[in-house]
Amino acid sequence: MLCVMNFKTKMPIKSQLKMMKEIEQNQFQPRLLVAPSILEPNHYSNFEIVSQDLTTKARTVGEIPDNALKYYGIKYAFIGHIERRTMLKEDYDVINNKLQNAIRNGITPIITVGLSGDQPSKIINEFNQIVQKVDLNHHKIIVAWESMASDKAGKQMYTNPEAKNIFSTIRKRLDQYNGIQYQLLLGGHVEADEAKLSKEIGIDGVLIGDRFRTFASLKPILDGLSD
Ligand SMILES: O=C[C@H](O)COP(=O)(O)O
Repeated sequence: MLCVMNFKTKMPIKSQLKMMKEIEQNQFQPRLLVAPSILEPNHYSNFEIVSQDLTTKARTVGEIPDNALKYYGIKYAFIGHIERRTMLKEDYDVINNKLQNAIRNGITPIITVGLSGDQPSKIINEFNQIVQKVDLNHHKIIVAWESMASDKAGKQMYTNPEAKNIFSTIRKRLDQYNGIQYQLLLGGHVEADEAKLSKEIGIDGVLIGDRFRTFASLKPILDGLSD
């Protein structure tokens, strides 16, 4: 099972570094990926670093370059994270260009969907607008469905069968690519129960934000993903 933890800009960098050091001193079963808000060399022993973003193919300013990811040994990047779409108005064409950049540099994209609501058809439409004509055959990708309603309410706002149905629709869409390797994550105010739910519905794990700032608070999530 997989847990992706995404620190956000309101979490002080000192706390992020402290949390990463603390994680390294502990043992746990699921694979853990951590996205700090500034790039960090991918040199930790029991988790991997994720970039919160990646620039487009163009020459830009203030964005994270693909060569920086290579320099730091980082193999994963969020592409068009939901909060970049809502707060920074990043549009589908920009996200698609970033996705092309990830694919051509061998970076595994982490795509988040759910902004358009919880209806499977709307989620697939969102995914299609992000991916457009990018060839995902024989590539690796992580797709997280984030329940925006749960995020807002601070509790699970979907039924277990609804979540299962959403992921089975996403799976069907991804299965259209040949040789694709994908992992599916549940996001949107995930707590330990939702971590267990991700196992029950046969997906790969969870995406969580910066609500867990000590290893002790993260542990129930990791335990929920363990055998
Ligand atoms: O990137 C993380 C997701 O936006 C989930 O954040 P959250 O656990 O605070 O809902």
